[in-house]
This record gives sequence, structure tokens and C-alpha cells, in this order.
Amino acid sequence: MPRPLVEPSLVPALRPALPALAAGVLAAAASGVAMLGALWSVVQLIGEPSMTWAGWACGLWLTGVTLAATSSWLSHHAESLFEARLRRQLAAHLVRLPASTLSRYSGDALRRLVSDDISALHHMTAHLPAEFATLIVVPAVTIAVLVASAGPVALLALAPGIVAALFYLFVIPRMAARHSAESADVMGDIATAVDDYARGIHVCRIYGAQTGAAADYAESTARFTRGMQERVRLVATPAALAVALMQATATFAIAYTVGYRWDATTLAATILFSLAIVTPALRLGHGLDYVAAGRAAAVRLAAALDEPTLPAGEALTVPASSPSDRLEIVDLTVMIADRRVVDGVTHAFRPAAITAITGPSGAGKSTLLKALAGFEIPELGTVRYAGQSVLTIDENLRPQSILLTPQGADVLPATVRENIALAAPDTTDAEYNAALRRAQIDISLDTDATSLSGGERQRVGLARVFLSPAAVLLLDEPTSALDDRTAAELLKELRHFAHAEGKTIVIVTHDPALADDADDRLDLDSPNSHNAATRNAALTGAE
Ligand SMILES: Nc1ncnc2c1ncn2[C@@H]1O[C@H](COP(=O)(O)OP(=O)(O)OP(=O)(O)O)[C@@H](O)[C@H]1O
Repeated sequence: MPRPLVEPSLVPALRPALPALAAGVLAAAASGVAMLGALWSVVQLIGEPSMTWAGWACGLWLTGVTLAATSSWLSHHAESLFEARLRRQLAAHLVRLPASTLSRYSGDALRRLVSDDISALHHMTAHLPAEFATLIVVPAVTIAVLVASAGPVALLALAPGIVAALFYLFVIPRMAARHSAESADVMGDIATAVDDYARGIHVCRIYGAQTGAAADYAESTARFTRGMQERVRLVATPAALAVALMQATATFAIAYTVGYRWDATTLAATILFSLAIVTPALRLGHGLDYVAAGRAAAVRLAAALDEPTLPAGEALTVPASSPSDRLEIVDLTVMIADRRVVDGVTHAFRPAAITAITGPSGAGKSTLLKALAGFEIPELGTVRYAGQSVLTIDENLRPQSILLTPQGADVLPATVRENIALAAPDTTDAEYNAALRRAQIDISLDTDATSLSGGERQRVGLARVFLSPAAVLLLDEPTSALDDRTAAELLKELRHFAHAEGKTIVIVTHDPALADDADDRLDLDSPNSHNAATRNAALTGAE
């Protein structure tokens, strides 16, 4: 099925920009007509030199220029409205994707979506509609003027321009399509190879060897050069021929051949107007590469916007916190890529206690934790907090009830203070420092967080936990980068925090000592022995 002209998922962002876009298109068409009026006045001036025609020529030319500038302003204004709205729509959509969907987009793919792909729509929005309007209105008026002033025979002068325009607009893009797709592909390969190579430098220097990324880069650039040569051979030569046909010589020659006996005004009209048809086609032709790139970007953006999102929850719905509120899962099954990663697990997490989730690598511990935080949509079963499905809690208020600290959670490129303020924006430095001490780190709040070691970053992340108002705190491998003594101290602090403040703390861990010291344990089976009944029987600490 052919793709629609405008991807339906982009329509909501485009709608508010439509009035400005339509006004820009009308102004472009009016500018084309005014310019033709100026040309008509010049033709009249040739037959009958007079100040009146000179005045009309200047006036209409100025009007045409003003309308063209207005059209450009309106179209760019429309484009900026559309772009800003699309960026907001995309950002709002991406943060609501389930964790497993989001993980399918690498950092580079996300960067391309939110930056390059939106920028690639510029030509299609700010230029193409106005150019199309000009391309329809100007030739129509031109043909009418030629027929009215010199008769149908004058249309012969349009032949080279029309043949070249059709060739330029329809034949060359088809010839170039394969090469455009290929060069986009190769450019992607080059970007990936450069990225792999740059990231691999840290590994390669250790082993003194290059990875395949350098070879991939060399191969991609060679493919790019071969592709360019092929493109020049196949496309550039016919394109140059088409442009040559659109130049004045052929058109003037035919116009002069058919009209050399006509009076000066008719001959001038035929010569000058027959060229007017070519200029907009030439301008449109130059933008076709941008159109192909914009179209591909629109398809990628629409695909991202069509990904199903997590429910937004019900506005202002947040469970009133009480010490007896429980986090529970009932028959919870989570599917990722058609696999039951969490398979029919039932458990009630005790408030004012630490529960350790254990199990072999790949057993689904992190996935379960994300489902508890409302970042995965269960295939079956529910996650409930205080008797309410976590997915019905308003998405903006959810972190105030249930806070997830993911595995390897990194810091923002900002000070330590700004990093921990994410969890508690209006807190004093004294409280921030106390939280850092509870997380077993003694560091200035003004330190640049990116300069910290892995273990220090992990503890800055944990300081947020001690400041969070959330009653449920979910920690994925919180001690993976810490030495045994620090890990034990941290667990002591977390246990005290859970007991004294009634927090439900759930920790995913591979550390047997940490798991033994937790108050309760939920053990997930090996992925090779999926058995919901066994798991349910293994529940501990339900009461
Ligand atoms: N986004 C994803 N796409 C595809 N498969 C995934 C995705 N996320 C998790 N999985 C798969 O689901 C299974 C469970 O992953 P999960 O990270 O939950 O396991 P885990 O028990 O936390 O493992 P580990 O102890 O190694 O961290 C794994 O086999 C993993 O490959």
C-alpha cells in the first residue's frame, strides 16, 4: 500500500502550523503572478516605451519580491511551529515507552530521531509546498498569456523547458532513487563504524590491536566513493543535459524560429514568457534530494511515534501513603520479544523491610523490577501498590510513590548537588550531605559528577534514595561497584531506613551476603526451568 502524503502520526504536530503554511503557499503563488505581471509590463514597454508601463513593471516586481519574502517568512514560521511541537510530542512519547521498547533504540538512534530526523523535515515543510504552488500557478498563467498574445503556435517555445522539466522532475529522481537509498545506507555504515571505532579505542589500546571497526570504516568509505562515481556517471550527466535544455538558448531559438515575423511585443512576450515556466521547475528539482531524505526521516519518526506507550495513569491519582500499604504482584507475566521473561510470579513485598530478588543471570530480575516501577506493561497479571494498579497512578506522580534506581544508573553532566536534587529539589545542603553520608560517600556537593569513579557515581545515585519521598524503593544491583565493607555498611543504612521510615525496599542482587542480610527473599528460577508454580511456592515474607 502506498504511504500517505503526510504520516498520520505527524498530523497532530502539523495541524497548528497549517494556517501559516497555507498563507505562505498563497503568498508564493501570488508572488509568482506578480512577477509575471512585471514581465508583461516589460513586454508592453518594448512595444510602447512609457513611464506608465515602467511604473507597472517596477511596482509589480516590488510586489512580487515582497510577497516572496512574506511567503518565506510564513512558511518558515509554520515550520518552526511544527518542528517545536513535533520535538515536544516526540520527547513526551519517548519517556513513556516501556523499558524494553526504549532499549531497542541505541543512543545514536535516539539522537538521530530527536535531532537529525526532525531537521530533515525542514525542506518539505518550509520550501516544498510554496514551490509546488509556484510550479502550478506560474506555468498555467504563462501558457494562458502565450496563447492569448501569440496563439497556440507560441507554445512550441515551451517544448525544451517542458521536456527538461519532466526529465528533471520524474526521470532523474527514479534513476537517483537507488543511489540515494544506497548512499544513505553507506553514510549510516560510516557513522556506525566511526562510532564503534571511537568507542573501541579504550578496549583496543589495552590489547594493542584494532577491532574490525577500522576495516569497516575503510570499506564503507570505499563503497561511498564507488557509489558517488556510479551516481555521477548515471545521474549527473543526464541532469546536466536537462539543465542545459532549460537554459535560454534552445527556448529562444525555437521562439525566434516560430515568431521572427511577429511584431516586437508578441516576439518579446513569446521569448520572455517561455522561459518563465522553467525557473520554478529548476528550483523544485534542486530540492528533490532533500525531499527523499525528509521522506525517510518522516517514516522513521512516524514509526517511533507509533510505538505503544505505557498508560499515563489518571491525573492526580497517587495512593495516600500509609505504613501498611503493600506492593504486590499477582500472576505477573512479562513478555519481551515474544519470550516470557517473567512467568506467572506472585508475591507481596513487606513494608518496612528489605526484599532481595535473586536468581541466575537472565532469570528476569531486572525486568521484574522495571515492571514493579510501571516501566513494563504486563502480558498477564498485575502490579499493585496500596490496592491500586501501578499503571493507573499518574505518570508524573509515580516516582513519588515508587522510585526505581536502575542498574548502572549514570550521573548527569552536572554537580553532585544537581544530581541528587533530582530526587528532592527543595532540600538544604545539610540534608544533601546527610544523604551522601548515608550512601557511604563523603564528597563536596560542588564536585563535577562526571569526574567520579564508578563506585562513587553509584553512591551518588543511592543518595537520591535516602532523599526520595517514595514509599517503595527499587534498587537494581546497588552494590555492584562497591567493596564488601562499604556494601555491608550501605545495607545497614538501607535496613535502618526501611525499618525506621516504613519504606518497602526491593533489591536485585547477585551478592549472596547481601541477599542473606535482607529481611525477605524472592528467588527467581533459572530461565531454563520456567515454572510459575515452583516460583509461587518459593515465596517468602508474604506476611
Ligand atoms: N529489551 C530487551 N530485548 C530483548 N531481550 C531482553 C530485553 N531485556 C531483557 N531481555 C532478555 O530477558 C531476559 C531477562 O533479562 P533481565 O535483564 O531481566 O535478567 P536478569 O535476571 O536481571 O539478568 P542479570 O542478572 O544478568 O542482570 C534475558 O534473557 C534478556 O536477554
